[in-house]
Amino acid sequence: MIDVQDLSVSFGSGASAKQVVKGVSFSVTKGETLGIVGESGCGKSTVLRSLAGLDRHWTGKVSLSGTEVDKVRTREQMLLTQMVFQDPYGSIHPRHRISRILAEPIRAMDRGKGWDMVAPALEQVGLPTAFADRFPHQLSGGQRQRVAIARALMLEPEIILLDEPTSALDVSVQAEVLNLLADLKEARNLTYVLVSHDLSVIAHMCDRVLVMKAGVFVDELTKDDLYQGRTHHDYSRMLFEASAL
Ligand SMILES: Nc1ncnc2c1ncn2[C@@H]1O[C@H](COP(=O)(O)OP(=O)(O)OP(=O)(O)O)[C@@H](O)[C@H]1O
Repeated sequence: MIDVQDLSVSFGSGASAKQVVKGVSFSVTKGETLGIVGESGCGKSTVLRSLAGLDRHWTGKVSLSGTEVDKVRTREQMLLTQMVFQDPYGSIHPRHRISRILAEPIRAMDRGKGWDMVAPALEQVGLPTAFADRFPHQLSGGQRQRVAIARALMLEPEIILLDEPTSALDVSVQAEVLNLLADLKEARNLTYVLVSHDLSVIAHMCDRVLVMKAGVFVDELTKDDLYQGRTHHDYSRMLFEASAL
């Protein structure tokens, strides 16, 4: 579903140029959840943003669903991926009603008005349909993230890119949102790439994990490795010991 070869991302130019991602290659099969972990600033979000088409500073080869994509995506290619961000309050419009927030992607793609899809979209993320008339500030953080997930699903993407989707939420609702994501993946045969600094989130969700350090992947761990606490690199061992998984 995703194939990335020699992806590099640099910001700035000339003497101030900074290479943030340094020639990484990886692939993700359909239905898989790939995790990316690593310390703050190592380049995890930059990899996701390049996959999402939000960042155009990259070089290399990116293929999504068997098609090589360019920095500027065609309409069909844009429909393949959606991103869910850490902060649901920042990623949904604060002064629009939930109905408009959910219908917007449909309208933006000229796929009709989208209003009739609002109620089923709320239901599939476990929210009451009456929430359609509310504003984001009238929802809890967990409910807002459910709306952000519902909006990401409106155009039926095959790939969801999750950037720290639960780290802004109360611990008590984190598991609920993760379970919702797992259920939606199962029901819709989605493919996930999940960025998190929280190894318990990664262990719960991912089939495979790439450990990133300073713009490169230094380790790759299977679900079994995660459960057995098995690592192949000192840096991943350090991460795991620090998180006391
Ligand atoms: N648009 C940009 N312009 C300049 N530098 C950027 C830009 N986006 C990211 N960076 C820099 O690239 C580096 C990697 O950022 P990135 O957000 O990918 O890290 P991260 O691993 O996701 O960290 P975090 O977990 O803190 O979000 C950081 O040093 C950041 O300051």
